[in-house]
Amino acid sequence: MEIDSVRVESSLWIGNKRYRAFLSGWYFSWTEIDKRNREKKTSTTFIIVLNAPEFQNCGLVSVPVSEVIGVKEGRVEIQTQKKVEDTDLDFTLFYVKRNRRVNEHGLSWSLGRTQFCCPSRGVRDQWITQLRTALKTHSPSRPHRLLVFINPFGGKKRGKQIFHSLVAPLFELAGISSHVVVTERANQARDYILKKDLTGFDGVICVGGDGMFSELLHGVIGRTQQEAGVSEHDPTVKLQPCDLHIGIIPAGSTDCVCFATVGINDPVTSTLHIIIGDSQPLDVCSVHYQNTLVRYSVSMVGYGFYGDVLAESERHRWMGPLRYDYSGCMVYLCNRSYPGLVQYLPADSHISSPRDKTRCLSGCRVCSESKERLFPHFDSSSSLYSTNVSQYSSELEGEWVTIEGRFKCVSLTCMSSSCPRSPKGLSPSAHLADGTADLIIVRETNPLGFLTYLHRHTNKQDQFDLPFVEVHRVKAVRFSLPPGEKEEEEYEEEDDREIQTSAERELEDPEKLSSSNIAGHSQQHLAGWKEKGSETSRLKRQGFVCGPCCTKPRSVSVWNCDGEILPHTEISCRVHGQLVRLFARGIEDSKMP
Ligand SMILES: CCCCCCCCCCCCC/C=C/[C@@H](O)[C@H](CO)NC(=O)CCCCCCCCCCCCCCC
Ligand SMILES: Nc1ncnc2c1ncn2[C@@H]1O[C@H](COP(=O)(O)OP(=O)(O)OP(=O)(O)O)[C@@H](O)[C@H]1O
Ligand SMILES: [Ca+2]
Repeated sequence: MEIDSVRVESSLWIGNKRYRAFLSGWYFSWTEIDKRNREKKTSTTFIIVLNAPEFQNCGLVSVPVSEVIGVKEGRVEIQTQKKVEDTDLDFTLFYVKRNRRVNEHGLSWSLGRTQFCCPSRGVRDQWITQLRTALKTHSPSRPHRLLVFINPFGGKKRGKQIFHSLVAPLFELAGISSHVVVTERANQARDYILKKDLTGFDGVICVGGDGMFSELLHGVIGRTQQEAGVSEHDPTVKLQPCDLHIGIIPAGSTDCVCFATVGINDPVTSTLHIIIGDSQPLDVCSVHYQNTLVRYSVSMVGYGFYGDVLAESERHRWMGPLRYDYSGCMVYLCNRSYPGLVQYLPADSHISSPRDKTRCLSGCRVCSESKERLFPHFDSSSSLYSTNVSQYSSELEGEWVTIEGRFKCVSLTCMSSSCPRSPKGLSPSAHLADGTADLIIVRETNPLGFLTYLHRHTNKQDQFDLPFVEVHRVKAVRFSLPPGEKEEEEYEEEDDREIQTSAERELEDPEKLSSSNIAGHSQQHLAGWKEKGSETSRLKRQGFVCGPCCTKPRSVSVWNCDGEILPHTEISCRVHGQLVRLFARGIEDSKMP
């Protein structure tokens, strides 16, 4: 029987109402047909009709097969999955249910459930078989086995509870098996992905915040390049796109990557996207220091204000997610600005612009058209990226533009970087997968001007429509200090022990040193930090620093790379279009019913 060319149809009961249900191609639908005969369960037949006419009844419910989570025999409860009543006539359908939109941004999903009663056991068994077959045929990219990393200390420390109470029961219902690793140290998830046998896994999942996501990102990209024999250090090389999908169950402080790719931070919504095998490509920015890879970023690489906020917030980790707001206020009050030289390679302005007032939504045209431009040799029949092409990227051709001055902040973001603090994000019209990033330059201004800029992240006003702000869509960026402020002359604050933590953590673990490029840099830099301490004290005594919260010399800030402080100031960044893929589909259009 060809499921694509046939239609499966029968009468079914939901409660005491009779419905006609039909499975036709991509949809399973049911519609009430016999309102007068509600109380009378007449015997019905199970028929398969070729090209049967559409029912005209109102009240049609249609579930795309791709959004069916599972079909179970009997009457089954949602959470406990307990069979309440196991009759020979019943089956329960679980599917994605879109909840009523509470704001214009995200749309939360929950598990929908309908219990059907069939006229006979034979009909029930045929429905279950047909629905399960349709599921296999129409949803071939669903994961079967997942590797899950839980950070027990992320965000409000609820990672384990969120996984076991909300995620695991849904995976079980959908027939997904998972291997769970509760992390015991930072970078454990990254190292696991880099080194262990991943055969049989269809994806890696993190239960945590942006820091945990970043570990998976580094693991997946690093592993893919190792296997493809590509050097991650060379900023001009074309990196190999990663096949292993990444899923995020939000349980951190900011969860910006989840918010910007799903539209809401909700563990159940994210779990359902994972189960149905949604796939969202994502641009990744590689950050280099003197031709060596420092880190990857998908969200924000920020100097000045955002770097200072992160450095300050590390001293107040005990405050939990609130530390960013507290540190934000403190750093704002310091009113610092920094000199620098920013160079960028503009993206093609005919394709899109950061000020075109569009939004990258699910099925975004700009992102899908970018795929052909980014991968002209992609073979869609085999889903393979041809290896028979130049190792070097033609994306880096073009004229560089230079901007010099004093800046409140310089931010580069591959995506909107929307988060609950700023629902439209750092760059509301940025695209998730167009191969470009937005460079936002906020020049030195008065405190009120900067507050206006920050405040516009939280309302509908255009944060780029200010005389001291400029935004450019770019493919690559370089940052350097003015002569006299060069990297060697950088002075870090003596209280920057917290900033060193990730570097030091790595140095304490010799196993990681061999596996981590980041650690290699950290070792060099840490030596530098130690020498610089006494010089910093001198600067403080001379009054180069401005107060209790701000013990850093004013001339140099730090880079915040997706929530991690970078150990270098003079960096170069390059965007790699659609390098990784997430179990997500972008933000669903708010105009959808
Ligand atoms: C008047 C209200 C102003 C509200 C301004 C809100 C601006 C919010 C912009 C959010 C940008 C998020 C970018 C995403 C970065 C993530 O990859 C990264 C990893 O999780 N998060 C952080 O680095 C964590 C960075 C967190 C930065 C939070 C900044 C909070 C600033 C608060 C300033 C208050 C000034 C009040 C003056 C009286
Ligand atoms: N068991 C562990 N012990 C200590 N640190 C860990 C552990 N597991 C993961 N980490 C590290 O904790 C950092 C923060 O974790 P996560 O992102 O999950 O939470 P968070 O509260 O949102 O933090 P952030 O706001 O820094 O992103 C990550 O960078 C990760 O490397
Ligand atoms: Ca982008």
